[in-house]
This record gives sequence, structure tokens and C-alpha cells, in this order.
Amino acid sequence: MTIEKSHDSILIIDFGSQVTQLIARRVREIGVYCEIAPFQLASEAFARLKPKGVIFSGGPASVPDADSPRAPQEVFSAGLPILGICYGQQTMADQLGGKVESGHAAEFGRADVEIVMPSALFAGIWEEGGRYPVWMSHGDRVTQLPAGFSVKATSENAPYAVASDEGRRFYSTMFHPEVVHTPDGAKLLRNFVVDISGCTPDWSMSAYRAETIAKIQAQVGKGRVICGLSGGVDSAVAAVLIHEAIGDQLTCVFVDHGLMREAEAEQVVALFRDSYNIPLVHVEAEELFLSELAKCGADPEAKRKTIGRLFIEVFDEEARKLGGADFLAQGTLYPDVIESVSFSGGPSVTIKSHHNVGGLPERMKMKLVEPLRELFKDEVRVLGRELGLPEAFVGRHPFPGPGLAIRCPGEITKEKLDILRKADAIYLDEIRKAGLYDVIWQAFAVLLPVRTVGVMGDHRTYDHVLALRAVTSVDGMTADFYPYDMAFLGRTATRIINEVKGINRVVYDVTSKPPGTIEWE
Ligand SMILES: Nc1ncnc2c1ncn2[C@@H]1O[C@H](COP(=O)(O)OP(=O)(O)OP(=O)(O)O)[C@@H](O)[C@H]1O
Ligand SMILES: O=c1[nH]c(=O)c2[nH+]cn([C@@H]3O[C@H](COP(=O)(O)O)[C@@H](O)[C@H]3O)c2[nH]1
Ligand SMILES: NC(=O)CC[C@H](N)C(=O)O
Ligand SMILES: [Mg+2]
Repeated sequence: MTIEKSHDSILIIDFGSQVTQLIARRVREIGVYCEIAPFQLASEAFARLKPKGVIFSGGPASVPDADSPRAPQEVFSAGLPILGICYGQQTMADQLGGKVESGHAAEFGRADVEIVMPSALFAGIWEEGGRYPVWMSHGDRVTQLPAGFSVKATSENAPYAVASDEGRRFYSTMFHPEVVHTPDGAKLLRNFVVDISGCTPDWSMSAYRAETIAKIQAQVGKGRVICGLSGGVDSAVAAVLIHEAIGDQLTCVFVDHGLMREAEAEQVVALFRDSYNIPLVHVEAEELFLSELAKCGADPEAKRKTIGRLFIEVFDEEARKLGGADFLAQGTLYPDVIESVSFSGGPSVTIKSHHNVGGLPERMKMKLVEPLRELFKDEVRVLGRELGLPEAFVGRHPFPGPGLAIRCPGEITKEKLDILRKADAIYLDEIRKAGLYDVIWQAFAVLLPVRTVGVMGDHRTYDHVLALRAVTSVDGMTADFYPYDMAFLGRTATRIINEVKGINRVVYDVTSKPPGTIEWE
């Protein structure tokens, strides 16, 4: 039985908001299954999922503009509850006969809403006459409500902060309930999902485990599967899950592309061979990757695409050696898909081609098995614990598939990789010694293609700059730089410059995501 059939679900129609993924997180935190569908594909998703409620996300477009996106009209006539957020409110108003205008005072950031009438959306949470903080981000506004709608809350620049037709169960907010800066937002979403839409909150990681195992069995049948195993959390969880499902039809393949960190290849192989009884092939592919990367130059997307292609070539070759494999399994997560997504027609722009999604070659022999494709990182960790993976494994910092190649802006050479490997090892060693490994979500060093002048032992040096990065995050979708104390940074910089030949200056990256990304490429 598929997940979508055995549980109540919510469909989120995406109009391209940067925070659409947060709506999905909030719904799952309630314990209800949901999926995001880009507006162009929403009709198909609506018919397949048969959701009990629909949420329209925000988005960058402007309803009065020609060609701005709309929700499929059938969603309005299905008798289901709908919640429109920001752009979602505006398109809902427009599609039901109301009016939207641009060019009014914009609101960005915190605002207060004042409740003027009760609504099922905030029943038990907000009281009539009360004022409550919310987070807004809009320039347009609804100026005339559709028939059947009335105002339930106002704010200074959004006369229709909440408007609804309680009879048809159509609700709309100008503010964003999905962000943490709307303190009561999660409760409002719960009202919509559980009380209004009537979803039973029974979706959990143990349900996910059982159902995903059944799904894998149905997909794979008697076929052979090879699983790309990187030593990271995602592929380890995927491999263990698939092994539970199909046992010895699975072989894992670890590709040592020469872009790993110090001693990592040995650790991965040892850890996996000792802890699990899953056959593991260790492929030495450093020469192949480095020679192809030398040809592709400095462009980050060219590097990513080259690496994606080589991974598949290696997997194909290993499959052939094993006498053929029908499926390739990967630990692809939801954020990998989202960031690479516009190739499949999503409304948000491509930020970077993750090697395992947007970096895949167009023609592949094997079919994909990706049991984690709907999950966020922290959900995968919960699933890993559920499967009994050791805590040291589950708590590992993420390490991207393209490895050090995307931490060496510019052309890739073995010499640069060796310098970076040494520096990165010292940095992580200092982090562990300071007891910070588990506090930080991800930390790494980046070797910059910039040389600066220094003086060491009365000699002039002209060497590379190394940037240190450390971030806190929940799911990798947004992140903050980690606020080290200066003594830690000073100590680490001194050690790196003293111990690693080729680096004479160290800087710390204090960019959050957004506007930065976590990796530099
Ligand atoms: N060196 C590798 N050998 C084989 N497969 C790999 C390798 N690196 C990445 N992959 C494949 O690509 C997928 C995505 O990589 P990604 O880094 O996102 O996940 P991960 O390495 O499993 O976990 P983590 O995010 O914790 O590093 C992996 O799940 C794995 O299937
Ligand atoms: O397996 C991967 N293949 C990739 O191509 C890739 N690019 C980024 N990352 C990891 O994803 C998270 C978010 O990274 P960004 O903020 O740099 O997009 C961070 O944890 C990154 O390390 C990748 N993982
Ligand atoms: N955050 C949003 O959904 C913005 C909606 C619309 N683009 C506006 O500016 O009002
Ligand atoms: Mg990884």
C-alpha cells in the first residue's frame, strides 16, 4: 500500500515562495503526510493524492500581471478546505471573483494582526479584539473579496490579513504562518490540517519505515539493486532500509573519487563492513575523476555535471561487473531535489545542480530507487535512529557527493586537494577538541584560488587563502554562521598556517543562508 493511500494527506501547491518547504515541514511535524506540487503539475498531483485539504504557497509573481500562475480550477469545486498564503491568498481571491492590486504600501517582516471576527482557522488560539505578531512579505494586496468571504483579521497595511468563507472552508492569510517568526503559525496550520481538513495525525517515521519497505519491494521485485554508498548519513540510511526490504538483492558501491577528506575512504569501508552484513564494493576512481575534472575548467556547474556523469558511469560499470543491475539506489533527500528542481518544471529557480539530481545525465540505464526523496535531513536522522544506526553515524556532518571539488573554487588539481585535505583535517580536529562537533550542523574548509603575501621566518610567502565555514541549521535549507569565539579561530588559524604548506592566511565566512549557500559552489 502506498503512503498516499494509507494516510490522510495535504497537497501544497507551490507558487515559488522561498519558504514553501517550511509549509511541508510544519504539516509533517503535525504527523500528517503531505506533498508539494509546482502549480504547473498540481492538477495531476491533486488527482493522484486525493488530499483532504489544499494549501496554496506564497510566490514572487503578481496576480494582476499577465501570465501570473493560478491554481487548477477543479480544486475550488472539490468541496475541500483550502488555505491560501500570501500569493496563495491573492490568486484565490482572483480566481473566485475578487480583486487584487499592486502598488500599495508593502509590508516586509514583523506586523501585528488584530482579530475582528472569529474563524475556525484560529479557534482556540486567537481571540476577538486581540493583537498578535505575524510575519509578512508582500507588495500586492486583495482589494475586493469574493462573494461569501469576510475579513477576520486586519493589519496596518493588509486590510485582509485573514479573510475566509467559513461555509466553503476557504481560508486565506496575507502573512506567512509557516515561518518561526509567526509564533502561533504552527498552531494555525494544525487547526487547518487536523480540525478543519479532518486529517488523522498518524504519519510517523516508523510508519514511513514500514511503508517504504513495502514500496521498495513492490518497485524492485526480483531485480538487482546497487546503492551508491558515500559514508554519509543519507546513503547509509537508504542502504539499511533497502537491505531490510530486499536482503541480498542489494550490493553497495563506494566510489573513491579522490575528492574525499583525509582517511575518509578507509573509515567508510571499515565502518560499513564491520557494522553491516551488506556486500560493499570499493571502487578506486581517483584518476578518472581528476583527469575529467582537469578538462572541465573552473565553472561550478560544469564541475557538478561532470561529477554526476562520472558517478553514473562508474555505477554502470560496476553493475555490469556484477552481471547487471536493474536499479540504482541513492540517498537523495528533498532539499537535493528542491535546489536542483527547475529542470522538472518547478517554479523556483535552480540554485545548484546536486550531483545526484540535476547533475544526472539525461539517459540512464538503471532506474532510480530513492526511498528518502520526500524527507528532510533531520527526518532522515530520526529514521536512522529508528533503524538502529549508531549515533556517531547518524550525527555525522553532511558531506556533499562532489566532495572537495566544490570546496576548491577554480580548477581542480591534486596538489590543491592535498592542501585542502590537510587543512580541513586540522579544522575538524580543533572543532572536536573544543567539543563543538555536535553543536555545529556542518563545518569545512574552502581553499580559495587567491594568493596573498605573508612573512614567515623572515621569508616572503605568496600562498593560498583558506576560508573556514561552520553553520547551524535544522534542515540545510536555511543556515546561520556559527559564532565561534575569537580564541578558537585564532588557535585554529595558527595551527593551519604552521602545519600546512601552501596556506598563509585564514579567513572566517560569516554569511548566512540565504543570502549565501552553505557550500561555496
Ligand atoms: N563517494 C560516493 N560513492 C557512492 N555514492 C555516493 C558517493 N557520494 C555520494 N553518493 C551518492 O549520492 C547521494 C547523495 O549524496 P549526499 O552527500 O547528499 O548524501 P550522503 O553522503 O548519503 O549523506 P550526507 O548528506 O550525510 O553526506 C548519496 O546518498 C549516495 O547515494
Ligand atoms: O550530496 C550532495 N550533492 C551535492 O551536489 C551537494 N551540493 C550541496 N550539498 C549539501 O547540501 C547542503 C546544502 O548546501 P548548499 O547550501 O550549499 O546548497 C549542504 O549540506 C551541502 O554540503 C550537496 N550534497
Ligand atoms: N510572499 C508572497 O507570496 C508575495 C506575493 C506577491 N508577490 C506580493 O508581493 O504581494
Ligand atoms: Mg554525502
